Amino acid sequence: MPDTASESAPVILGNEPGSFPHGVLAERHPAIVRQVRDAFPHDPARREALDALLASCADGVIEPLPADADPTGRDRDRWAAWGMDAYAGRSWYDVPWLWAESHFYRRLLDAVGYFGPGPWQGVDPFRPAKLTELDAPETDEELAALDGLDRVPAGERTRALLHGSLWGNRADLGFRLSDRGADTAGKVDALVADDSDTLWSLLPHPATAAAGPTTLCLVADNAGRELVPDLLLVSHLLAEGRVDRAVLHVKPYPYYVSDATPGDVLDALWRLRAAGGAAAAYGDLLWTALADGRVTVRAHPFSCAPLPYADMPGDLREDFAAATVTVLKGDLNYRRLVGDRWWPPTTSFADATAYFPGPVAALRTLKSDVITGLSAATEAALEASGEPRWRTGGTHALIQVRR
Ligand SMILES: O=P(O)(O)OC[C@@]1(O)O[C@H](CO)[C@@H](O)[C@@H]1O
Repeated sequence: MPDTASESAPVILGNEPGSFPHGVLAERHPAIVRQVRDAFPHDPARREALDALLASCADGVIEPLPADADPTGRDRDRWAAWGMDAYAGRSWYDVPWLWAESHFYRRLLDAVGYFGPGPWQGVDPFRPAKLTELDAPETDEELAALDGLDRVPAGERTRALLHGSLWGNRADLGFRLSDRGADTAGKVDALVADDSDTLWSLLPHPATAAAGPTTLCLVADNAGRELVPDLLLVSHLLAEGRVDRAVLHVKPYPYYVSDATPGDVLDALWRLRAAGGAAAAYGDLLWTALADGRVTVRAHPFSCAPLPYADMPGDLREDFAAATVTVLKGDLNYRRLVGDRWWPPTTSFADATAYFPGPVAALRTLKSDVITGLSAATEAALEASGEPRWRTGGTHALIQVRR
């Protein structure tokens, strides 16, 4: 566990009416259940289970995972190790918010029969929404824009692709469920923290590189319009020779509505290759790199754990330790990286991530209250900006790096 600062800041709970976390539990979760119920012709048993989850969201307590929670029982054991016994019987609102949210998605998968056996086994309840987004005209526009990118100087191209991946994090379907204006709300281009120079010093262009082979671990977040620019960035870094190998971490099962799974990686890759033009060239490069082993995809069970990365198991720690740099995408990964706590915003990012086994970077749009690593001047300017939702509205973004 990180020592010093992390122990002192209070863990975020969802029990304060009117707060952002409370709204997620009280409003976003029921909306997600209803969306899933409307999207599939589930049988009566599944519908009953979804209705029970809906009722539980409103006023229920956390129940232990059922005996048939997964065919092997391994996931049940994992949840026991992740705190199930301590939290069963307590209100969703009184346990750590991160834990409650994460467990909600596990219960939802149970309700729809995801872990089977039965006809719904392995059916992603969020797939209709993910595919709609991947097929949206906006995705076409974003991919077509790549055709002009070849003509801009190399440095600008690299920056554009980094920022494409960063701002792609606004494409979060769960977020949009409770914030209908999220797509159109004006983004504030000036980042609240920008350590991108440090990132590039870790991944220098080969022309200036003194060191040996580089491995990038990219811990992905959302599928669709976030994963597509993530893949473009990885492809570009491979093409430029800044990265020799990449490990893409995704979720082993559907999570937080639009989080990317291995199947979503394939959907995004096919989408790129089918787009033609420059997009297809990026896709082809990645395809080859996956086929020859320079890029690998991992779906570690801890990626869906309700815990901070400080509690990661040894094999995941080894993966990150072997990387030249690990880039974590998105808001949830940020919460898990620094700890889902009420940090003073000027808490050092380096201190909060000191436990992480190697250089680490966060690319995140701000969609929850957690924040570290701001200068006092930036914090003061944000507080004075008249925008009360700068922490949660997805309008602001950061690039933070700890070498
Ligand atoms: O990780 P992501 O996709 O950037 O964001 C996940 C998110 O939408 O979910 C949580 C609330 O449910 C918040 O942390 C955040 O707003």
